Amino acid sequence: MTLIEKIMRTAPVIPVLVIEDAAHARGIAEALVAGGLPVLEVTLRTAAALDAIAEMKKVPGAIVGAGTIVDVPSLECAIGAGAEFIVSPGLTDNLGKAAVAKGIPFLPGVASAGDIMRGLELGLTHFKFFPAEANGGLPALKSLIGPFGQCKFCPTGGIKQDTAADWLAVPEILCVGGSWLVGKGVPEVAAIESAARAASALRN
Ligand SMILES: O=C(O)C(=O)C[C@H](O)[C@H](O)COP(=O)(O)O
Repeated sequence: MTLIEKIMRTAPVIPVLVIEDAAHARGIAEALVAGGLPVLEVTLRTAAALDAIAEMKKVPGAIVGAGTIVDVPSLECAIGAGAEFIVSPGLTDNLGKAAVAKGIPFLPGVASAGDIMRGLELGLTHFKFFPAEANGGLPALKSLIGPFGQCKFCPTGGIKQDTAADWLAVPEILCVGGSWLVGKGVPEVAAIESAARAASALRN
């Protein structure tokens, strides 16, 4: 099993995190891990993201990756900060080749058959389906799985606790991503842990 597949099979949900203050990172990670969601995607959308990755890595059991990686410089920054896997919203040849050359587990976003074909040409078979709901939802991904049954997916974008189970019922869907677990502002760790517990019970 490849490392990215192992990561995708660790828990049914990968929380997509937008961390505004690195001082919040550790408490959020502890609550998510305690609730049964150890795979964490910290988006590089905020100035605090790289510090947040480093802080979250101190939490025992956490597997911390970087999201919103859109180019090679941000890939290098994320790896430098200790990211253990990389998620991107889309796939370019430049970014794909660089991630493959680094040997880091990589989950690039795809939204079409052409995107998947570009990934396959780079030797990639595991993809984020993004934006999952807006791009046709489950019927669209099921249609893509037809010709690309060798691929595995993590749909992300518009998925919530009450819709995740429908996606997870498809064997080629190893996990889903979503930002619903953590609200904005000062983290309410008890609420985060209970949301994580509900999400981690979706499958396993
Ligand atoms: O930032 C990135 O790299 C993205 O590709 C986008 C995120 O994965 C989605 O925005 C999460 O979707 P929601 O769960 O609907 O909030």
